[in-house]
Amino acid sequence: MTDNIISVQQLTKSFGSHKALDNCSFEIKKGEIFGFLGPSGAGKTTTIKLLSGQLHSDTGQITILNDSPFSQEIKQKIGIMSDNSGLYEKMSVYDNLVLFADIYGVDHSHVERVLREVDLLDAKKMLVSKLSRGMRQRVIFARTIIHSPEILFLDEPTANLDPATAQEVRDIIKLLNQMGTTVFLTTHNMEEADELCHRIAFLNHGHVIECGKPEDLKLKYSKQTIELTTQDGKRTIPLNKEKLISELKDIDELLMIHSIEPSLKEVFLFLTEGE
Ligand SMILES: Nc1ncnc2c1ncn2[C@@H]1O[C@H](COP(=O)(O)OP(=O)(O)OP(=O)(O)O)[C@@H](O)[C@H]1O
Repeated sequence: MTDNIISVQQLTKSFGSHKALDNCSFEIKKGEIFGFLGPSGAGKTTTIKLLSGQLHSDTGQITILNDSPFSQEIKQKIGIMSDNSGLYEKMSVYDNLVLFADIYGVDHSHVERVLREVDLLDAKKMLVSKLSRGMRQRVIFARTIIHSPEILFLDEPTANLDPATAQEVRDIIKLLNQMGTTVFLTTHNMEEADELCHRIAFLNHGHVIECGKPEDLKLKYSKQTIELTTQDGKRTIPLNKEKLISELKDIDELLMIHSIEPSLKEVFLFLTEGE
């Protein structure tokens, strides 16, 4: 018995002669926020389309909620948020969501529930065309979760948002995850991935080049150095007990000491260097 909610084995997908995904494998556990990171064109959106049954792979295997991505039941169990289109501008927030509730065949009482979850209850009568960018993004979220999906696919949900709105979106993602939703998140923003994700996979040229918890990856690729700040300035030494003790003997007044760990961005750049 496995607690994997998604399992992807040796997935390959080509468009003409271009291999968008090349022997791509990874697994996602129930309750995780799983970050799928990589440069433009790495194959992130293609992966979401394959996992959500919008596209067929050439080879490889996908199991999602113990089922195939193409099963009819799966459509009710997943939510996909890919861009900000698809809202009816001349309808109210509430009526937009009623429409999507009807599409999924869920009771209209769910509209109030999702509006509360994304903190839009007070704006339910507003026309979508009058909403701020942040509010609009929250309506899109509400639409994506109207049928209480078990898995959410979020394709760059904070792209092109101002920092405050992006933080609002991240807070909603955290809330939904705390309520039990598994999240598959693509982003170019490594700091966002570090803040949100339990595990991340780095995708490059269509395959996963590294996967793990952000803190484990940073530790794994750390240069194992520490920085000492004294009144004379900073000095960097190897992370080694004997070296530290001998260095400290030399120092009159120590102001600060900390280990230097790379950011996720630095880990990614290191891994893709020369490729
Ligand atoms: N329908 C398609 N027809 C032809 N080529 C495609 C198609 N969809 C994707 N591709 C190509 O496959 C590669 C992967 O695209 P994909 O959109 O999955 O990348 P991505 O990692 O999501 O990029 P971005 O971060 O820019 O959204 C790209 O080279 C893209 O041009």
